[in-house]
Amino acid sequence: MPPLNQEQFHAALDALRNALSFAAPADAVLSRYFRENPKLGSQNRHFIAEAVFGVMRQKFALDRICGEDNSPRRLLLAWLIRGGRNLREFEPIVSREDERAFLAGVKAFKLETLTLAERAELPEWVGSELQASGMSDDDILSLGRALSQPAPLDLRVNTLKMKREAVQAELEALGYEHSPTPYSPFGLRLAGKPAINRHTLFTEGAIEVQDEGSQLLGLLVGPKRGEMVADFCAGAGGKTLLLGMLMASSGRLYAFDVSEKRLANLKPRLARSGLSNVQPQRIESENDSRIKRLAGKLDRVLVDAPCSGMGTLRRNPDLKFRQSATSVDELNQKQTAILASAARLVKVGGRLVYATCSILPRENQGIVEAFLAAHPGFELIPASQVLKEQRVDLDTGNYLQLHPQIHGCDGFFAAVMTRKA
Ligand SMILES: C[S@@+](CC[C@H](N)C(=O)[O-])C[C@H]1O[C@@H](n2cnc3c(N)ncnc32)[C@H](O)[C@@H]1O
Repeated sequence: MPPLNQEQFHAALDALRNALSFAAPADAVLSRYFRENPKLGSQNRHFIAEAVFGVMRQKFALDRICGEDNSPRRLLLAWLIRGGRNLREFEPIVSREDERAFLAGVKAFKLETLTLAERAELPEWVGSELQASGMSDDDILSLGRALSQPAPLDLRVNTLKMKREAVQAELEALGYEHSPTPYSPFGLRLAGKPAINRHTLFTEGAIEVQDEGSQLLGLLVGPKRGEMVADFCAGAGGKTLLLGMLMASSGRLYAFDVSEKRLANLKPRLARSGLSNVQPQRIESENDSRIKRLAGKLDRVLVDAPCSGMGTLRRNPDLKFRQSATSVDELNQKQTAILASAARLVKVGGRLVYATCSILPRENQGIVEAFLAAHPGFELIPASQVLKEQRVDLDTGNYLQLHPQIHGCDGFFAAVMTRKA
């Protein structure tokens, strides 16, 4: 570990203060901080990013460890000393006796005194919901701890432009450490965080950044050439691009979303991808008249629903502090309404897939079970069966349920349904 210095510490503290106001997501706060401080060297930037994300990831435990004074400075000091530094290393930044005593106290703190949720680095309400769903304390701990680790960088190869092996050869030549993803046939996992978006592989559309869980979702939707498909909550189009690729740029793929801004972010990605079968359309709501016109006509509909994002804490640790049991109540209402509306598009014999990047049962099977009870024309197809048909060796039962401590990707959920009448 490089020695601590004042300049670095104070810069990290500045950025951390901004991030802890939760006015914007932590990665946006950092990008702005780096833009406003262009003279920071790469080592300093690295330290600042590690510190901001590190404190966010461990903030529940750090808050308890710090006690009454959990100011950004104290949190940062506590994070540094819990990270394995010794007291002497703090001489350049700590001169007051009370802070030295604080550091010694933090070092000696016994983690066993924390609650289960604090040890798992999850909000209490998340811990309680997981416990109520029957998850064991050990499983909650290992899930929470895995969600508190930094995520690797997963890429999806756009096989319409290049084969996975050819991309691997280029990455090899660049000296990037990588391996094929364990389950997705078009995924690659990179160690570290190389600036891959500056490389021609990215700018020319041969790769996209996409977590492996999302890649598997495309296989669950399983669109075929020439089909009529809708990505109902397309956002910036991560899944749309994948579905378009699986359709070999044929048929018609509607990319709906209520957010103009998100759909605008799809445009450059679409241009890079080379796809010509995608129709982005902003809708007013899930009941937009354009939706009604397509009722009963589509082969496949994906609902990648707005959710708490609790499965993506490795990348967005600040979501722990932005979401609450009440915000999930509101999301539940949206999820129910969107799924019911999107279902109307599916033709008899067609497929409906509901997905979230959440680990909370009430955003996942809770929504699907209620939908199936209210819509007897639909039935569940076991996700394990669909994955087997797609030659993916992964069986998580009726639903696709991915957890970082088991599968190495973000927390993720998907259910596949078919319309029989
Ligand atoms: C989980 S994100 C989708 C991410 C996207 N599928 C991707 O792969 O990048 C959920 C999206 O649902 C959109 N959304 C929210 N309410 C909606 C509604 N009523 N109808 C359609 N989309 C909606 C949000 O704007 C957001 O882009």
